[in-house]
Amino acid sequence: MFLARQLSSPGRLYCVKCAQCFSSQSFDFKTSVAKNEPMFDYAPKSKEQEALNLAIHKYSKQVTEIPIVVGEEEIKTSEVRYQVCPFDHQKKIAKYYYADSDIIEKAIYVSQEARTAWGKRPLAERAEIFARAADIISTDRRMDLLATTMLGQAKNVVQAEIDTAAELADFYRFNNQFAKEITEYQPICPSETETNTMVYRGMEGFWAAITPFNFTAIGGHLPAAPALMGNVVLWKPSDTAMLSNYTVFKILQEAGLPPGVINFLPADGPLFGNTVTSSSYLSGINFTGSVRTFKTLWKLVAENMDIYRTYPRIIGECGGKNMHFVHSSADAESVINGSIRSAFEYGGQKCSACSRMYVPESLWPKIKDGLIAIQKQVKLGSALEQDTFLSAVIDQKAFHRIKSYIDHAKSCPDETILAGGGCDDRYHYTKLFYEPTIIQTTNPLGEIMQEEIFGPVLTVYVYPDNKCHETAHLAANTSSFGLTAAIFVQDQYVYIPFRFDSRFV
Ligand SMILES: NC(=O)c1ccc[n+]([C@@H]2O[C@H](COP(=O)([O-])OP(=O)(O)OC[C@H]3O[C@@H](n4cnc5c(N)ncnc54)[C@H](O)[C@@H]3O)[C@@H](O)[C@H]2O)c1
Ligand SMILES: N[C@@H](CCC=O)C(=O)O
Repeated sequence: MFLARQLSSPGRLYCVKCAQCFSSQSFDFKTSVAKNEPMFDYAPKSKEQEALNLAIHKYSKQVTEIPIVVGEEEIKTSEVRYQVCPFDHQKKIAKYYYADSDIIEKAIYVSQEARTAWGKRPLAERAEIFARAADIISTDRRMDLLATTMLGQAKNVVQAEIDTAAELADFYRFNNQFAKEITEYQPICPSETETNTMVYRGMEGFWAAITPFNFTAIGGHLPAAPALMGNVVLWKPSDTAMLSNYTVFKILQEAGLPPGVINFLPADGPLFGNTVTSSSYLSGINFTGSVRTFKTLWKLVAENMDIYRTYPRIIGECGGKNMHFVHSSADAESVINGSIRSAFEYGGQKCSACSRMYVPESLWPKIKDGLIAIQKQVKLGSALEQDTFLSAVIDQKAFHRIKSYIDHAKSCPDETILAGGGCDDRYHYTKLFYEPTIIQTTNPLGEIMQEEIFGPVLTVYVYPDNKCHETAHLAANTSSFGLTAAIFVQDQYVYIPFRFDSRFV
């Protein structure tokens, strides 16, 4: 048996060759307590950086072939697609195949064949598979996940570590813990001759997991959560996260997930959506992505309501228009650092990225100078370089969407570009970089303050200090996106009323 030091948990030993062995030594569903995965620094010449370099080298030198996986069958079709590296579009990193509607229907059938046996397995046994997957993620496949996410989704090392190692391992471990907690409760028995038991079981049918490009961890999580609870799943990964998502799928297989429980189905989005929502076996959709796609799926389910054997559950995490609301008592330095990180890390391609800011006049000169000074220092470049802060945006569609907002700002009298605004598409779309851009607006209700841009663009509205309450009301009612917000204030007893108008309630 080959023993190696577990990189992520100094001092602990595990067996890197035999995941089962590690798992049976350390995982006990009843007693195990989930802990956050520790993260590495990736300092130059560190052990982890050297391991990562090897993995990046491996995936840069090959075009990984990715089949459709339905049960035990690996399928290739004539609908060939390639995933390219966003900061070097000439570099193909993966070749994959689109499933057609016949293959998707076959996957529904195969999933139903796997359903009963999977659903009958005790929760502790299912959980053990995901615990093992978490251990593989945090140990011997960690660098594969980082490398494929850096190359395929243009995340720098810090962002890739947060996403693929920490968040994904945490999802699997904490899902197990929450599954244990919700199933612990048992109904009371009024007499000794009666036994009341509550059993959670998978739904009759299949779940469709439809996942976004921007988090490998979300790709791995959305099919896994229903599967843990005894369901079978058809997973449609995003085209621009194909390689990292397939790496996650392979890890689930290595961890012992039986064939047919999660089926891996690269496909055209609308074709997949239309096919799964037309199946009478649809029992749920676990979706993360844009509002537009989620609304399309919800409407399709509503239109098909009469065909289903059950009422499909629909879960959707969608877009955001995160705001930073700054009170005059705020610490300017925290505002500057927090806003730069939130707006520009991963090029603002997070649902939680700050994209609008409300700043009181008294603090604006200091905050403005600070934001511009840091904007000048952050490096835009290849995701593989150690000091890169943000890299290319994901694809041409995203590039043009971001460009349309910046072009509008350039011609709109209300909007002034304070920093950035430039882009680099000179090489016929071989790279699509957008500079981190800071815009000041005098129109707090302009489109740029309302719509999700999903790129490195931060717009600031400066308000008179004595209009804090009015501005809070305005901020709460500007956009239909309500995902996240941060309020910067030092006096915790200050009252700032963020009241919603009925328009958005
Ligand atoms: N709230 C959250 O937790 C969260 C997390 C990550 C991303 N997001 C959001 O996701 C979006 C970015 O991700 P994206 O660009 O991949 O989103 P997207 O909506 O374009 O795509 C998401 C997935 O849906 C698929 N799809 C597209 N059209 C479809 C259709 N008609 N039927 C079925 N599937 C279809 C895509 O191929 C992809 O797999 C942003 O809006 C972001 O805010 C939200
Ligand atoms: N975990 C993510 C949320 C995913 C949104 O894209 C974050 O870091 O904010």
